[in-house]
Amino acid sequence: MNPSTTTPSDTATAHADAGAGPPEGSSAGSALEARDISAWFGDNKVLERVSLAVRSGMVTALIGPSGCGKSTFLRILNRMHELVPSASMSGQVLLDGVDVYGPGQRITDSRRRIGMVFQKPNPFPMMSIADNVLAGPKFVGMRLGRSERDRLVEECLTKAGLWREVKGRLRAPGGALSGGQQQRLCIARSLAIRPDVLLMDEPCSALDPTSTRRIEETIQQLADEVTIVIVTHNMQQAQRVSQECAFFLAEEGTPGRIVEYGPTRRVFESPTDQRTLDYVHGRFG
Ligand SMILES: Nc1ncnc2c1ncn2[C@@H]1O[C@H](COP(=O)(O)OP(=O)(O)OP(=O)(O)O)[C@@H](O)[C@H]1O
Repeated sequence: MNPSTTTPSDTATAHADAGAGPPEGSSAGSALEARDISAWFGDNKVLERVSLAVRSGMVTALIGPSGCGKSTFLRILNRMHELVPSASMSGQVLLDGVDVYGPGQRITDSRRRIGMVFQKPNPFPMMSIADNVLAGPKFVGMRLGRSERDRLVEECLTKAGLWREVKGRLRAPGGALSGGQQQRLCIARSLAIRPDVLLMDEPCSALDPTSTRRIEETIQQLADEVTIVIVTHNMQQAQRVSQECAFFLAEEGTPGRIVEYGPTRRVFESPTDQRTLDYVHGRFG
């Protein structure tokens, strides 16, 4: 669907501009498609038939005011929503065409293919830097020899932009790093399971501007090989790191929906919906 035809009520499917095409050189990662996702906490419906086709090898930003369901949507993509006792959902999440909620699909398989980085850096503080990186593979049952482990630690820390800063102290505890370094360690930990998709929920909101910039560089470098979906409240960040952008909104007690989706530049510079225009210009939210 061309976003110019996307109306506020037309939330059934949101695809980016068909004619826009992926940026040159972006072909890696996996395609992720959410279809008709609705979500509840108890009786409270917080998402209403949200559909979103995330293109592979790109960064997609989810923006919108607080409470409109961005984090819930993100957590549905890798089956974390179901861990909340009162939570329920309907719809499909297709990873390379296969519904991660389909019969026979295991939650561990989804976690292995779809990694997550949280708002607050959460390394294991007493565990060494190297063991933090290896914690993900260990958790999902990957068996690695000593040299494979060493290679994986270096590879993931390099990709996360942290290797040069920590290569001389891999046995130091993860908790001894700065906040920005801890977040890059968490990114390295997520990469160690070799995910196809990396979900990031406001990964810079607890960081200073320098660390934020460093993480943004890391995101841009990673986009060549992993599909990234990032929730951010920072409009400049959305424009700096993403190629595509979805604007979520929950109006007057109604569940969250996608108002508009498309190439980030178009969403920010010439949105089709007045509410998108108002939001990206800081007039509400
Ligand atoms: N564990 C929970 N139990 C009950 N309600 C919840 C829970 N988590 C979120 N909600 C509710 O679901 C709605 C969507 O919340 P969500 O965190 O997904 O929004 P958000 O857009 O990510 O917000 P923010 O930008 O502030 O992080 C909100 O009304 C919130 O109160």
